[in-house]
Amino acid sequence: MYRTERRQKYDTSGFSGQRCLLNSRVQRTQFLHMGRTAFGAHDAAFEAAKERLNTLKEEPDNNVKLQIYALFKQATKGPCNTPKPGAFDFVGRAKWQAWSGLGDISQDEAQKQYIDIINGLAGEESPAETEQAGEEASSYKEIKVTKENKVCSILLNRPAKKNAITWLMYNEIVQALDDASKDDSVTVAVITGAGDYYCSGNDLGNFMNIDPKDMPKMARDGKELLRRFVTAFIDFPKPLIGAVNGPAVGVSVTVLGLFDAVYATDKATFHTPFTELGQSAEGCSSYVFPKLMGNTKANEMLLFNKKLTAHEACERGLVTEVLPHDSFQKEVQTRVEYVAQLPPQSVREGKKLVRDQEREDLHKANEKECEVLEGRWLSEECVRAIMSFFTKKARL
Ligand SMILES: CCCCCC/C=C/C(=O)SCCNC(=O)CCNC(=O)[C@H](O)C(C)(C)COP(=O)(O)OP(=O)(O)OC[C@H]1O[C@@H](n2cnc3c(N)ncnc32)[C@H](O)[C@@H]1OP(=O)(O)O
Repeated sequence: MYRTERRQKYDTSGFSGQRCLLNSRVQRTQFLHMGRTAFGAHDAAFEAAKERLNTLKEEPDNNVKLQIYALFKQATKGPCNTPKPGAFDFVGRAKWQAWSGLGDISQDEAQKQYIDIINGLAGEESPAETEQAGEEASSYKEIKVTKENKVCSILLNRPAKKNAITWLMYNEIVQALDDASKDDSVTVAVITGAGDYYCSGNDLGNFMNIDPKDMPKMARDGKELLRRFVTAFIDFPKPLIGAVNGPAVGVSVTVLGLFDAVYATDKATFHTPFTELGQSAEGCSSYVFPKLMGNTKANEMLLFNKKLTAHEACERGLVTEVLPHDSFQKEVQTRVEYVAQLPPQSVREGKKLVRDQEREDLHKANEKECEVLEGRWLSEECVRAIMSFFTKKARL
């Protein structure tokens, strides 16, 4: 049912759509050389990431190459300071657009995103960064978990895929939250995304290449996995903070209603395109969102697919505070460090008082949502919507 040829990754015919291909040998050499000549970049992790760039087993796709190029320029030169290339200089124009698209994010922030993307592509952490990260580097594949100064940081780490959540990543997040809840050295957990996205929600590839006769089993397994995933957020006993560093989609938005604080950069957006995908609400949002923002505002998101800006999400109570993009990491760090040093038992008992008021209702909502979704995933509407996502990609 979901059989569809994954589109040809990138054609090499040259400029296509908004994607520009660094497809000549010269351009590729320039691209790789660029990684070696940062000007004044001092951060060891940045240096390590530059070195890693040249050891990647698989060349990144063009979108990611442009992102790496832009972040490198921003990290070493600051905001784009060159004139826009001429209309026929396709490659120069695409690179200029990628760089100028970063606006005025700080060199530090650009360095951090550069490191995250490259280490995400390399699939492991640079030794320098592991050291810097503190006591424990993650032993996970699609998230990065570090614990330092009582803070457990969970980084969604598939930047090349906008941190879309695979079956494996669902399980890893459940595992990381369970581990953080039992670790007495941890008093607060934070979830954020690598690269320019917070998370693009469920990986639509989860439903691909499944034999029609196995679909009912896929739907049953997906229902059970989703139920466990959302339960982990409902029952997490310590403060859980979301650091929404960029656009958030689908289930990564709905579970935010189960967090204790959500900080968003002013570049973040919040989108739950469920009915466009032939699907339905999850993450307890069918219960939490009407309580947070009223029925009509909740329906605007969950039924009518309205994408919210960070400020709109804050006005509706889904986001605690919107912070400037270029100081986002620092600002969130200050807030998290304050929470981390509070008397942990007092904080946990305070959280339990609030959560116990509606814990039962949340579990009921979760069960109901998972049941409905099991049926949705087998529906023609859902199949068609997911197929068209990948078919559209194939056309680009
Ligand atoms: C246990 C099961 C539980 C299921 C729970 C129910 C959950 C429901 C949801 O979460 S519904 C929401 C699902 N998410 C989406 O519909 C988003 C789909 N993605 C997009 O619309 C776009 O990718 C984008 C707007 C997020 C970003 O667009 P753009 O900036 O143009 O980047 P690209 O599209 O080129 O993305 C780069 C790269 O990543 C791949 N990708 C991005 N998001 C997803 C995704 N959700 N699933 C699979 N793949 C994704 C995209 O295909 C590109 O890959 P490529 O380079 O083409 O190989």
